[in-house]
Amino acid sequence: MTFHVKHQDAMPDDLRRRLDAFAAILTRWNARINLVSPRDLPHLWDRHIADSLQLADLVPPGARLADLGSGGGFPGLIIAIATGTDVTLIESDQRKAAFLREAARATGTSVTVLASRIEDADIPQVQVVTARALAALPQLLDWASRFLAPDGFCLFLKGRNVTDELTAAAAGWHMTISRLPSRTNADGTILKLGNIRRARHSERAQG
Ligand SMILES: C[S@@+](CC[C@H](N)C(=O)[O-])C[C@H]1O[C@@H](n2cnc3c(N)ncnc32)[C@H](O)[C@@H]1O
Repeated sequence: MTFHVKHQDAMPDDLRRRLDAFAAILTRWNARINLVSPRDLPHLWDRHIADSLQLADLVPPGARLADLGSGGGFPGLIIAIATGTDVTLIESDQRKAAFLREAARATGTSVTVLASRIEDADIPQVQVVTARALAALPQLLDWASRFLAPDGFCLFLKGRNVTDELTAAAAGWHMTISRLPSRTNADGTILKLGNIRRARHSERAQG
């Protein structure tokens, strides 16, 4: 089988081999479970792998990271493959969690896979929380704030609704916001959010 995977020029051979192994196993499993849209398979590199890889440079060395709703491994498993970061992948779908374990094994990557709902997950604090294509920003912040260390930050890959989502989130949260343009998606933004605190009135509303 041929994978339509376009490689970045300066990618080390070992990383390229491991990402090829990831693409191969995802393509095999995708015949049985919906990890990515079948229409996306020919564009696996651009739409999913490279989109995830652009976060790798933003993760500080030695950080612990939790990826929420990892699905087929985007972005958390790709970051772990590229950086060796200590990553916990939280995914409630048991079959997708099985895929994540198998893909980690096949690519020689050490990760923790938690086959659990985010709401039920109990993990040590992390410095970075990532998520992509999971939920609107207020919900993501609610989930991420349970896991984040005080000096931690979130990296969320967002689409064209990012401004509306930031407006909605501002009603319940204080945070520092960096909006970085996606290198892989013309409509995409990488949101880097730090100093995340619930707004006081929102604490009262929560009881
Ligand atoms: C649309 S997919 C996105 C997957 C991946 N992040 C990506 O970008 O391709 C959302 C994933 O989040 C998982 N998910 C949704 N709600 C969840 C929850 N409350 N706890 C854990 N996983 C959840 C779903 O099973 C699904 O695999």
